[in-house]
Amino acid sequence: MGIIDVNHLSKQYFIAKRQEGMWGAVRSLFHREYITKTAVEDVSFSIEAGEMVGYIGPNGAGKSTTIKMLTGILVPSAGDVTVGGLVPYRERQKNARQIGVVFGQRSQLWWDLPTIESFELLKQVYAISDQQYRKNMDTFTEILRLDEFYQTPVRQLSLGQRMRADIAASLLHDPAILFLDEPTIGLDVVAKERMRTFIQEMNQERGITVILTTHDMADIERLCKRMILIDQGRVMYDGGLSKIRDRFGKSRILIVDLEKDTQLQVQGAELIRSEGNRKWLRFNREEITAAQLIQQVSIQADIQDLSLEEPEIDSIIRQMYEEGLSVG
Ligand SMILES: Nc1ncnc2c1ncn2[C@@H]1O[C@H](COP(=O)(O)OP(=O)(O)OP(=O)(O)O)[C@@H](O)[C@H]1O
Repeated sequence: MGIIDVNHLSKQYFIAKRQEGMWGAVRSLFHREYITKTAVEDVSFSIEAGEMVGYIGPNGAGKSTTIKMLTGILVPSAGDVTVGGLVPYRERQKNARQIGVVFGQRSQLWWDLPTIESFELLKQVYAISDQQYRKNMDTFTEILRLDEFYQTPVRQLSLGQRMRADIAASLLHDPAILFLDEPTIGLDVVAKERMRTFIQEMNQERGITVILTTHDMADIERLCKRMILIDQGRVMYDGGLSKIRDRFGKSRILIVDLEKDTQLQVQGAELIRSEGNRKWLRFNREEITAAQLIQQVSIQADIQDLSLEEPEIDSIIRQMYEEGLSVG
């Protein structure tokens, strides 16, 4: 048993069908027709305490619906879910004590209050002891520099500041599990990196189990050993990043700096970019080795420098979606 166990979980939404015209509207007062939309279908996974897992998929894949069932907001249509031994929708309050949730798109803080007052309110809501509150506030303030905007109303915070405040707020009551939904969305490079470092520290030092939903593959590459990929409500892949890279990331890019600009004629590779003496050659490592390619180039020109690039995980995933491939 993991800290989170999901077994054959499904969720259907029933959407009221609109009837045409006035008579249709009247008729639907008495007789409503519904369309069924399956958002999550037969999803199973288990997450161990202390893991950090990326839960990813394209828009509408069913990520938020899954997270809402894990947090107890939604009741599953079928299947089982337990979080820290609790059934979330049955014990929503108790579950709330053991989880923290951050939605990148909207704040959970009180919009009009100075930021510090939101923290004080949360202290009351969760009945956090003075000692625990002080300890956490000191730590979070030091790492996230919350004191820069203690007195600023949440509505006036920059996005980066708001995210720092939100993640600190979600951890105030020392939850064992943290759900992060797009925690770096819209942040600049520096703020993204700062957020990632903080998440990593909380996972490593406090052993918090983290489930991270993101469209930013750099978040996953930087933070998660494991990812669960879903599409159209179903799990397409559950495992390490390296396995996906091995299976789908067959292309490599050889970058060569030639002594002088030369028109290369290479077999088994495609020239995808050329900037003066520097050339980018894409090849399939199952068809030709880097050594064979370098040999071909070196016959035609003097190589001054070279490097090999691995494909980025997001280009691999895009390819998986485009080709509709499923990994066992
Ligand atoms: N309240 C709802 N009523 C009806 N259908 C819904 C509702 N919420 C979501 N859906 C539908 O269920 C499917 C899954 O949606 P969900 O929000 O879980 O996807 P997601 O993976 O979180 O997408 P995104 O990355 O865009 O946030 C979508 O087709 C969506 O339109």
